[in-house]
Amino acid sequence: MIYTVTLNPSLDYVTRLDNLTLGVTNRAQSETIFPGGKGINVSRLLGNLGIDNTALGFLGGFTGHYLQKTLADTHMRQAFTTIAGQTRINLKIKATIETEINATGPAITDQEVDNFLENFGLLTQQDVVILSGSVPRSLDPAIYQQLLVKILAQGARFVIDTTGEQLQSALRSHPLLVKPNRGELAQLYHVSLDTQDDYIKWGRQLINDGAQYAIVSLAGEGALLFTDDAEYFAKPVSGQVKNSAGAGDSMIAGFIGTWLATGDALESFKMAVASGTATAFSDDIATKQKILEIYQQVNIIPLDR
Ligand SMILES: Nc1ncnc2c1ncn2[C@@H]1O[C@H](COP(=O)(O)OP(=O)(O)O)[C@@H](O)[C@H]1O
Ligand SMILES: O=P(O)(O)OC[C@H]1O[C@](O)(COP(=O)(O)O)[C@@H](O)[C@@H]1O
Repeated sequence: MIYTVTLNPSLDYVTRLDNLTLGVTNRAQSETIFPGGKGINVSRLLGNLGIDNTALGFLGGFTGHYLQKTLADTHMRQAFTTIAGQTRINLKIKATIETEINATGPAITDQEVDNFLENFGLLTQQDVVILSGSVPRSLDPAIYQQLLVKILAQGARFVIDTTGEQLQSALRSHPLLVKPNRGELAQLYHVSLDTQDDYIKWGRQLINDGAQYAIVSLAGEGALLFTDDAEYFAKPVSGQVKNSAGAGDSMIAGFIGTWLATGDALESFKMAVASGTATAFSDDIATKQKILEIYQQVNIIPLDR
C-alpha cells in the first residue's frame, strides 16, 4: 500500500486577475477552490491513475469537512485524524505573475497527535509512506523524524518532500526518493544555483547524502533524475500552463506509482515528468488521459558523467 501523509492539508483558494496592485482594492475575475496539501495532491494523482492509496493527516473545522467531502469521489482511502482546529486556506493569486500565501495551519493537541500516530503500527516491507509538505506550527518540528523511526522499524520505505533541516535530516535515513525544486535545493545546501552544472553538482549531493533516487524539478526548464550511477535530463514539454500548483506532487505520484509496478527508474522518471507537466497544463490535478497524452512527448537524455 502507498500511504501519503499531509500534516497540514489546505483548501487552495485560487483567484485570477489581470494585475495585482498592492495597497488598493483589487477585483478578481474568477475564483475556484481546490483540495490542497502536498500529500493529498499525491493521493489524488495516484487515484487518477487507478493506484490504490491511503491518505493520512489532520483535518478539522468546516474547511476540513469540505475537503473530506470533495475527496469522497476520488480513488483514495481516507484515514485522516479529526482535529478540533480548522484546516487552513491557502491563497493562490494568478495575475501577471503568481503569488502564494500559505497559511500556518491549525493548533493540534497531543491527544490528536497520538491518535494520528496509531496509523503507523502495522506497516509492512511492501509499504511506501510519502511524507509531504510543511509541518503546522503547533506540532513538534521533529515529527517527521518520529514518523521515520516507526516507518523504518517496520521495514517500510519512505519518500519525503519537505524543505530545509527536516529534509536534510531525513536524507540520513535513506529515502527512496526526494524531489526538491530549484529553490528548495538551493535552500537545502545554502548555495545559489545558476547553471545546469550547479543543478547537477547539488542534485548529485542528494544521492551522496543518502537518497536512493533524486529528482530536481526545474518548472518550465524540465527536470533532472539522479540514481546511484547515472544522471538524466528531461527536456520541458511545451504547452500552456494553467495552474502549476501540485505539479511537483504529481511528479512524485507518477514516479512512485510506476516504480512500485516496474522497478524501472527511467520509466518512472518519464511518468513523473508526464504527470508533473500534465498537472501544470491543467486547472486541477491531471487526469490519466492528459498524463498519457503528455507522456508521448517526454524526451529524456542521459547525461555524460
Ligand atoms: N511551465 C511549465 N512548463 C512545462 N513543464 C512544467 C512547467 N511547470 C512545471 N512543469 C513540470 O512539472 C514539474 C514540477 O514542477 P516544479 O514547478 O518544478 O515543481 P514544484 O511544484 O514542486 O515547485 C517540472 O519538472 C516540469 O516537468
Ligand atoms: O505544505 P506547504 O509547503 O505549505 O504547501 C502546501 C501547498 O502545496 C501544494 O500542495 C502545492 O504543491 P507544489 O506546487 O509544490 O506541488 C498546494 O496544494 C498547497 O497549498
